[in-house]
Amino acid sequence: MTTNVPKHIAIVAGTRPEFIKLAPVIRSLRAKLGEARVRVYSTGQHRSLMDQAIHSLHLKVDVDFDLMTHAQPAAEIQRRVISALDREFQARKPDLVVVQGDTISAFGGAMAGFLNHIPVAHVEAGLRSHNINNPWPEEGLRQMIARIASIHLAPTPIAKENLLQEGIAENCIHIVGNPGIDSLVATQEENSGLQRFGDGEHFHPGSKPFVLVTMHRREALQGALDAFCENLEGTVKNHPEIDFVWPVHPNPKVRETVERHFDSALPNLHFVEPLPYDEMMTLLPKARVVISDSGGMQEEAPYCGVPIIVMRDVTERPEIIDLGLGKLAGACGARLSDELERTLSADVDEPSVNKWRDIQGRGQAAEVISEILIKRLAAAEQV
Ligand SMILES: CC(=O)N[C@H]1[C@@H](OP(=O)(O)OP(=O)(O)OC[C@H]2O[C@@H](n3ccc(=O)[nH]c3=O)[C@H](O)[C@@H]2O)O[C@H](CO)[C@@H](O)[C@@H]1O
Repeated sequence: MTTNVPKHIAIVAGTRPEFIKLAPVIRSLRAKLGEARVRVYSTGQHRSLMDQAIHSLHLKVDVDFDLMTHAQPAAEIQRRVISALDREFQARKPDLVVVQGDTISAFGGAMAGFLNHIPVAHVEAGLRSHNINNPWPEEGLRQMIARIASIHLAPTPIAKENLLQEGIAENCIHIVGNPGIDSLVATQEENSGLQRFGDGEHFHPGSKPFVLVTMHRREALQGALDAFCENLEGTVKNHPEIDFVWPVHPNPKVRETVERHFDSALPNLHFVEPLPYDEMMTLLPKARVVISDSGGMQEEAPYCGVPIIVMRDVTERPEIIDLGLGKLAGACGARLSDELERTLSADVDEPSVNKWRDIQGRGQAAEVISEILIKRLAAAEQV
């Protein structure tokens, strides 16, 4: 049956990395379908960082549920995300719901779609650490989204293989690359002239090489972040010839731990506020090494030819380890010092960087994804 209501897509996100990775998909869909047929919902799960990314990416959000509360328990925010989207989907009846990654917002969008009999497309499907508690809650949320999604947009062949192992039908899986890299490429083209980074206390890269640090994972807040700070302090003191710049995540527990450890200043360790995404993408390629527990940084740093020391015990991006572009140093940073020495003394292998660029889709992922979604919408139009 064909109706007169135009078929439309609902896109749900709520955190900085989701908007970074969905922005090029939203742009491509809006260019092809028109604004009215692509409705972007923000849950507001992580207010300040999300707003910063939306601003850097010049993105228009249609509905902002603004659900963030102070010290929100995961179960409570999950309940509120599902309820808000459920009401919206019942009223508007989108024909396809798109979510990205592994956040509470992504799972909430997928669940609300599923409960309203709306097909769900999952961007970044199939990333697995194979450890349900690490990253927590993300690994569990990704696996649960895979169970209820019907279009699985896997970034890499390994991600596809993970989905096949879990019994997802092959004809529902598409290898599409990483749209986060589309954002990186576009943002770097737009902002090549930036020279200083951060609000207030800013960092201005000088003649010294510098190491870029980010840390924020929830599971690290159980004690690993304390140990990491200890290990980082020793490493920073051993390398006066290198600057270390750390944009500190706004999570109060992260800030409290960092402030407690670094109560007296080290001349070559610079703390700055979280960097706007455009500044981050301009600073990143100038870094000598990245030290981070972030998922996105594991994709972006190697793409820019910058080696990364991953402050985790496991990663869902094994390709960067296999290619020699990343090293796992443990969440506590037990191997940080050794890995940094090794990384500083080696040249980055250009063929490996090029392989990673190919795997990530070289900035073309959003076009591939939007074509798949539009075909699915057209099929719904025939019903
Ligand atoms: C390990 C893991 O499970 N990570 C998941 C997590 O994100 P992830 O761990 O990537 O989340 P982060 O908060 O680290 O965000 C990373 C993004 O923020 C940018 N940045 C970082 C610091 C800063 O000061 N300024 C700035 O712009 C980075 O360049 C990157 O693009 O949710 C994402 C969204 O579903 C998923 O894709 C990731 O798989």
